[in-house]
Amino acid sequence: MKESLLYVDEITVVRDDKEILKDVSIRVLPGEITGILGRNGAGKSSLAYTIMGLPNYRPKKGAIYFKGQDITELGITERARLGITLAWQHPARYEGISVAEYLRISSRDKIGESQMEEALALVQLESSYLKRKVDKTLSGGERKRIELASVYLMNSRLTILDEPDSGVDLLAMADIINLFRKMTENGRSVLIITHREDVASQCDRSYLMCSGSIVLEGTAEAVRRYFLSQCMPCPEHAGETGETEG
Ligand SMILES: Nc1ncnc2c1ncn2[C@@H]1O[C@H](COP(=O)(O)OP(=O)(O)OP(=O)(O)O)[C@@H](O)[C@H]1O
Repeated sequence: MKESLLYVDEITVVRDDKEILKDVSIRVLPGEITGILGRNGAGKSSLAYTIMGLPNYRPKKGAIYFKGQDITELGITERARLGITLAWQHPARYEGISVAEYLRISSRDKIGESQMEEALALVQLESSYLKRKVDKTLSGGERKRIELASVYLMNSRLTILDEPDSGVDLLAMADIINLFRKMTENGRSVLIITHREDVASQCDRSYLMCSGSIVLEGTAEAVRRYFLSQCMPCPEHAGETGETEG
């Protein structure tokens, strides 16, 4: 087996006396798209925050390794410097600047207009959007696509995307998966957090989460089949989510 880019080793995270992650272990391999699939409240976002190093998500037990280095005690900024990005954490200070400027700031490397245009094309937006402002005149879907283009330009070793399909239509999902494939070129990796089994099925490998634990690890297809046949809302969350049996 290839050496892991990210190795989460039996972590337990407690918040307000509740174990929101219990002995969770996952591996993300270089050049792969890994999926974390689970219903509402399964602990998916908490896992993303823990990997990113948010202050209230320090593991009580276990360790996190990135490129072989123990990063359990490192803060968000240090982890970001090492090459971990959690998408959709864009600060409001970007509001009002041009799309071109936003993309330029997002990129780790010095980029020109042609790279920005390429990134916009990957999310099916014309280059004329470079002149637009990042503000309320953009539709929710356009904004999401521009955010995806910026995530692409960040060129991170590991990009974590929490529910990447929210706010974009189904047709665009195929484009987004193409974008993720491009993001895994040159050994970079993507970790997708999702409650949709059709999104997880596009990954190279998936994990199924339930009530803060990993209940299954395997090929995306095996996890998808198990999810469809076995998973129903956990009784403790069924009332909150309004979901029906899957
Ligand atoms: N500070 C907290 N105190 C108590 N419980 C918490 C806290 N933060 C999260 N939780 C609980 O931990 C569980 C996991 O939450 P999390 O947001 O990680 O789930 P999720 O799988 O991302 O769900 P969703 O798909 O709905 O976003 C939920 O039951 C949530 O209510």
